Order: sequence, then structure tokens, then C-alpha cells
Amino acid sequence: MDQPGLVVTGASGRMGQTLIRLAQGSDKLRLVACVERAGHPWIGRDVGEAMGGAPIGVKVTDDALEAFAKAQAVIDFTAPAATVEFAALAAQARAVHVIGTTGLEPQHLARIEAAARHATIIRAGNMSLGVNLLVRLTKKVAAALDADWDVEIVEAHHRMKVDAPSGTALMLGQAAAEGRGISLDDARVSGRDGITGARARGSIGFSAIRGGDIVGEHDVIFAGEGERVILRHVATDRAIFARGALRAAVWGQGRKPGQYDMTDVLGI
Ligand SMILES: NC(=O)C1=CN([C@@H]2O[C@H](COP(=O)(O)OP(=O)(O)OC[C@H]3O[C@@H](n4cnc5c(N)ncnc54)[C@H](O)[C@@H]3O)[C@@H](O)[C@H]2O)C=CC1
Ligand SMILES: O=C(O)C1=N[C@H](C(=O)O)C[C@H](O)C1
Repeated sequence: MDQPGLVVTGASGRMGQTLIRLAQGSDKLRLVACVERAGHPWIGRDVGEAMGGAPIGVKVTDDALEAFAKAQAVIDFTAPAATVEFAALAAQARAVHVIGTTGLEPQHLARIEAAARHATIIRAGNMSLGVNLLVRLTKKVAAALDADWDVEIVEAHHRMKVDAPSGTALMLGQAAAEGRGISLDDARVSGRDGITGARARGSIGFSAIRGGDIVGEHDVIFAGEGERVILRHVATDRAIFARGALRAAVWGQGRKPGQYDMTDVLGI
């Protein structure tokens, strides 16, 4: 049987280009089309040439539905408004939709949930094995330590990142809240500034650093009296996210409709 056809959206982006490079070397998926936003200079060009290399026989288009109709999987690291449109179109085309986009608000999540009634969607704020393991560890440590241990999540990313806290930081915060048996919405405190008053017991703090070309760094700090436990993940190469997304696209083939995440894919 042929390998499942793959579409990469946001082709010219940091993640789009990383995915295209890795997909070309894949023996499990076949890149069939690339999508960019209408008016982008890459539209109509061969994606290999647009990326500065040799032609690979795959064009960049702004017609997502036509592209998705040729594919069994769509990998999407774009922006929230684009991702909710792609979720509906991937469902229409019966393609597995792998979503890496972060910064999704409740209204976006509701539209993704609606699409998942008819489609297989795999979504995670971080697709790397290391971070998904860190999520598991965070939940365990949070469950073992009581609220005398303050939880603070510190994340650092490149200067071009548009959302904060990062999707990963929110996954880690959610894991800490679950470990403690509390709601993250109630416990969340972001970006302190000015006369903030003393820290509320049991709160979960988020701080974001933006600068240079930092790929992605996350610390979960459990600060107690006289000691600290710090769980850390450092990403040095975007390939870790792309490898996870490609694995998810293969894993999703033949799965029943619904929303899945990387812990399902990785079996951890
Ligand atoms: N879940 C994960 O493991 C990871 C998630 N991300 C997330 O992925 C997203 C993209 O990140 P980057 O690649 O760094 O951003 P980027 O800004 O380099 O790329 C985004 C691309 O999407 C394209 N795009 C925007 N609207 C579009 C539309 N309507 N149709 C087609 N293309 C459209 C843009 O033109 C751009 O090329 C962000 O939300 C980021 O946080 C990034 C890395 C890992
Ligand atoms: O925008 C990025 O670059 C990244 N985004 C994801 C996030 O918001 O956590 C994952 C990774 O940290 C890189």
C-alpha cells in the first residue's frame, strides 16, 4: 500500500520548513502538498526551490481544501485563526489533523472539539518526547509535595514567539494542578509586576522570557522551605517537535474520530 499522503501547512514558517525537511526523508509518509496563506510569495512555487534547494515536485498552494483532499494527514503549526479553519477542512477531507499551534483560546478549542466529532485530531502544545515525559513527572511531583511547596513555571523562547505563556508551560501548569487536585484556572498567576502582595498559597505562577533564537526552555520549580526541586527541559533543535508530529500523523491513521494528544501517541 502507498504511504499516507501528507500536507504541511504554514510551509514557510520555522516549524513548516523543519517538517518539510524531515518529511522528505520519511519512509512512512509522502509529502503531497504544502499550504501557505493567500498572498504569500511562495504560492505556486515548488517548495524545495522556495526553501533554497532543488525542486522536489511539491507545490505551495493557498487552496487548503484542494490540498487536503489529496492527503491522509495534515500537520499544522500555524496560528489559531488558521488552525480552526483547517480543522473543519481536514474533517471534510477525512484527513488526520495534527495540531501543534499554540495560543488557542476557548473559542478556538470549541471549534476544534466540534471538528473532532467527525475527524481524528491529535493536538499538543509540545510534540517532543522529553516534554511529554516532563509533564508526567510534574504531575507526580506535584502530587507528592503539598502546597507548602510553591509551583513556578518559567519558560524562555525566541524573540518572534507571539503567545505567552507557551503551550508547553500551560501543559506543565495543568499537570501540576491535576497532581494537586485543583483547577488551573483558579490557581494561575501570570506576569507579576508592581506591588503584587505576597504570593497566594497554592497558586501556580508563570513567567515568560523572550529573546534571540532560544528554541524553547521550560523549568518547573517547586520552591519549599530551605530547598527547591527543579524539573527542566531544554530544546536545542525544532526537529524534536517535527519528529513527534510526523509520528502522530502515522499513529492517527485508521483511528476513530476524537481528540488525542501526544501521551496517546507515545503510550506514556
Ligand atoms: N506543539 C509544538 O510542539 C510546537 C508548537 N509550535 C507552535 O507552532 C506555531 C507556529 O510556530 P512557528 O513555526 O515558529 O511560527 P512561524 O510564524 O514561523 O510560522 C507560522 C506559519 O504559518 C503561516 N500561516 C499563518 N496563517 C496561515 C493561513 N491562514 N494559511 C496558511 N499558512 C498560514 C505563516 O505564514 C507562517 O509561515 C506557533 O503557535 C508555535 O507556538 C512551535 C513549535 C513546537
Ligand atoms: O513557538 C515556539 O517556538 C514553541 N512553541 C511551543 C509552545 O508554545 O510551547 C513549543 C515549543 O516550546 C516551541
